[in-house]
Amino acid sequence: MTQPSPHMMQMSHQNQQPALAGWGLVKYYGEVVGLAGVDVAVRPGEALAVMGPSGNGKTTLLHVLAGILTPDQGEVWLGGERVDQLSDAQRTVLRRRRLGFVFQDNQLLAELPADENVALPLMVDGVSRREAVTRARGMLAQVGLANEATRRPGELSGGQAQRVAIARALVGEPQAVFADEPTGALDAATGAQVIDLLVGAATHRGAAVVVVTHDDAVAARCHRVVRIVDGRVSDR
Ligand SMILES: Nc1ncnc2c1ncn2[C@@H]1O[C@H](COP(=O)(O)OP(=O)(O)OP(=O)(O)O)[C@@H](O)[C@H]1O
Repeated sequence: MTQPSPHMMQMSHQNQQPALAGWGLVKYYGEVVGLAGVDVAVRPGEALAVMGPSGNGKTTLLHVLAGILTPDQGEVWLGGERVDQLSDAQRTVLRRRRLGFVFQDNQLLAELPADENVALPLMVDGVSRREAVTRARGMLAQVGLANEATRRPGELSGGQAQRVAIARALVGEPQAVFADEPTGALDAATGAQVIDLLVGAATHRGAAVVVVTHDDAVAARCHRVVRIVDGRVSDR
């Protein structure tokens, strides 16, 4: 059987409750407005691109949805659970167990081979080293890096390193995956491959994906785009 396309996955999930939602999100940094009242919902298997001018709240929105920052007003829901009122310690565990992250500069540990980088979040969570590495290698094979599993980040191309980061983000079977400019350090062709891999692999598993990007080509590879201007959702 052929794999369903991300679009088909999105259609088949259309009637479900959001995998991830933020309602009435407001965030201040002192007197500076980060978010001025944002409603956003992402379905299981849906990839949402967040665009908009620099300094207008995209990263703030991603960090609030991902439990890195708490909103001053509003609610964040992951599946059927409200998560913005959890303690710092509970949100740390939630991020590790139920969310995945991909950053512009992959943030791999230079001294560890790819498979151990991917296995690390599982081991931190109590999975045995043996099982964690086995699962990590399986995940690396799924992102096309079966033969690079024992290489260190410095021995990988930028696109390969970002695929390791994607494997690390997905290995724990997260409900939502957050990516901040995941292709910002890559050339256009490599970036397109990386974003397709991220969106395809995550949504195939039913995860919600949120991608902050300045790049129209990246946004076009997601299912839906939301623009944030002055801390609000804009149709401009
Ligand atoms: N830690 C912080 N302390 C103070 N102000 C902040 C902080 N983080 C963000 N801001 C401010 O909040 C506003 C929104 O910033 P945010 O990083 O969310 O924008 P962005 O749209 O992601 O920008 P970019 O595209 O440049 O990354 C900006 O005015 C920014 O200066």
